[in-house]
Amino acid sequence: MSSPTPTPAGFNPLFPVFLKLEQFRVLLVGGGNVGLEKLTAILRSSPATAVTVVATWISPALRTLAAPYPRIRLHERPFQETDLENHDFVFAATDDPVLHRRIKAAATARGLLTNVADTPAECDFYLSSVVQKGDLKIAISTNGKSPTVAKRLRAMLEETLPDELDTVLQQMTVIRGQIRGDFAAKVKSLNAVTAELTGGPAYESPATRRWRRVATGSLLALGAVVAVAWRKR
Ligand SMILES: C[C@@]1(CC(=O)O)c2cc3[nH]c(cc4nc(cc5[nH]c(cc(n2)[C@H]1CCC(=O)O)[C@@](C)(CC(=O)O)[C@@H]5CCC(=O)O)C(CC(=O)O)=C4CCC(=O)O)c(CCC(=O)O)c3CC(=O)O
Ligand SMILES: NC(=O)C1=CN([C@@H]2O[C@H](COP(=O)(O)OP(=O)(O)OC[C@H]3O[C@@H](n4cnc5c(N)ncnc54)[C@H](O)[C@@H]3O)[C@@H](O)[C@H]2O)C=CC1
Repeated sequence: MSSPTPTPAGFNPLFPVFLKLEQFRVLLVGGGNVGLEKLTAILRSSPATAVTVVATWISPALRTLAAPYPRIRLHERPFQETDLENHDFVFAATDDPVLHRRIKAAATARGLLTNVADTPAECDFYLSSVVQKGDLKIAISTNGKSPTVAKRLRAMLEETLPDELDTVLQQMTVIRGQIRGDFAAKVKSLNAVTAELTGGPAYESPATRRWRRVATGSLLALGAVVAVAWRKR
């Protein structure tokens, strides 16, 4: 018998990857608010993805979002298990938890990966908060602990990371193609060229200072005040 893998508390075991989603076929079940959020997230990162949307009702907002994308197909009707055929990923985003369990079971049986809105335990993968600056993309996961903190971190990084980072990436691609020598020599040169980017060992940005201050006290204090006020309502 194999012993369980030790995972200390506060450890996030999710494996981060950057998928070429447009090479897969995505099924989205549900065309309301949550369906719209999922489709928005998919298109923001991977606009060429083929997505089939199946829902008994498809909101005008989702129709408007989908309109410019030729690879999105909309079907206004109830979900049926055969919808899973010829798809690789499925997002269950309806208001029916019983249907979600059915979708998850049928999808797993067929080898599809599933994201079930509002039910982390039923998800094979989670969405992340995504920072984009040209070719640079940073995905943030809190292991489902606080999507709101992920959202705040995204905003912080979007604000503090300079737009010039993309120029740096483009220039590094050129430099990378020009440097000669063996692998170790190349790594050494590229590390030397980029050393200044980290700001040096003692550098702490104003944003880091702000997060440190909040994390060491005021967040818990504020949370307690909010919780008490909420209970009194
Ligand atoms: C597990 C996960 C599975 C998944 O959805 O893939 C999940 C689950 C749940 N979300 C819930 C609520 C909210 N989700 C958001 C926002 C986002 N949620 C996203 C991802 C994830 N959400 C995955 C984990 C990500 C991680 O590891 O952190 C983001 C990052 C990506 C995206 O959705 O595109 C996107 C921010 C994008 C951005 O702006 O950067 C907000 C904030 C807001 O909308 O303003 C709220 C309300 C406030 C709050 O609760 O924090 C609830 C409770 C629902 C209820 O109460 O009924 C559950 C279920 C539960 O926790 O049980
Ligand atoms: N709207 C939000 O921001 C949030 C929603 N939730 C929860 O998430 C769930 C979904 O919420 P919304 O998207 O707002 O609901 P919604 O009512 O806007 O959309 C539900 C969608 O599911 C579809 N649907 C229902 N049964 C179906 C079936 N048999 N086959 C195919 N499609 C079917 C409907 O046609 C509709 O498109 C709900 O359980 C809600 O409580 C939780 C937190 C926030």
